[in-house]
Amino acid sequence: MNAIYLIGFMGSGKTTIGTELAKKLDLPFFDTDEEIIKSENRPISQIFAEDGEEYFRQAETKALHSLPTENVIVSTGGGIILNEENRSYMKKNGNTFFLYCSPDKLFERLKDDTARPLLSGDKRKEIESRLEVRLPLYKEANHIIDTSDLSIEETVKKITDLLTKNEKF
Ligand SMILES: Nc1ncnc2c1ncn2[C@@H]1O[C@H](COP(=O)(O)OP(=O)(O)OP(=O)(O)O)[C@@H](O)[C@H]1O
Ligand SMILES: O=C(O)C1=C[C@@H](O)[C@@H](O)[C@H](O)C1
Ligand SMILES: [Mg+2]
Repeated sequence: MNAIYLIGFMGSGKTTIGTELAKKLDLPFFDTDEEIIKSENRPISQIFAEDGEEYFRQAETKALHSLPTENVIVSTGGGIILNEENRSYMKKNGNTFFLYCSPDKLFERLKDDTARPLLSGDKRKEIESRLEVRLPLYKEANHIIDTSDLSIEETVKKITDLLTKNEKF
């Protein structure tokens, strides 16, 4: 099976859902953010503070390209789709699932979070404005799932249902 890539905004549940999906399908799980943290040996907030976003984006592209493209679940960082090369790489090598989540729900989930450097100002505004810019890019995915009112288990089930119907599976 081609890789399954989970894409979506910060807090949409890519890491949470990817972990559960991998358990359910008994497949290895990778997360591009975790790959970067491991190879840089420092947290994402520190990478942004010390080397800036552009450096992080390069590390992110490298991490994506270093992962297996068969029989894996890959959760990505929220901004991975900003790079056109990353979008076409995921399309070519796998099946992309966009986990949509409404700005209100995102805010609810992220209001106390301090690990995401791009949300360090007015969180609600940051979520709304960045989501608006990114939506068309996320929507290039093979599948779009509105997770706003779904539990973690329900989202995992939606993905497995779509996979069984999908010819790439
Ligand atoms: N129904 C739900 N689906 C997914 N996550 C949920 C749900 N309800 C609450 N959460 C919580 O929302 C948070 C989602 O965060 P998660 O780290 O999985 O997002 P992410 O998409 O990986 O973000 P990032 O792009 O920053 O890596 C978790 O703390 C999770 O427990
Ligand atoms: O949406 C984004 O741009 C980001 C999302 C996170 O997963 C991390 O990759 C980082 O905090 C940047
Ligand atoms: Mg994540």
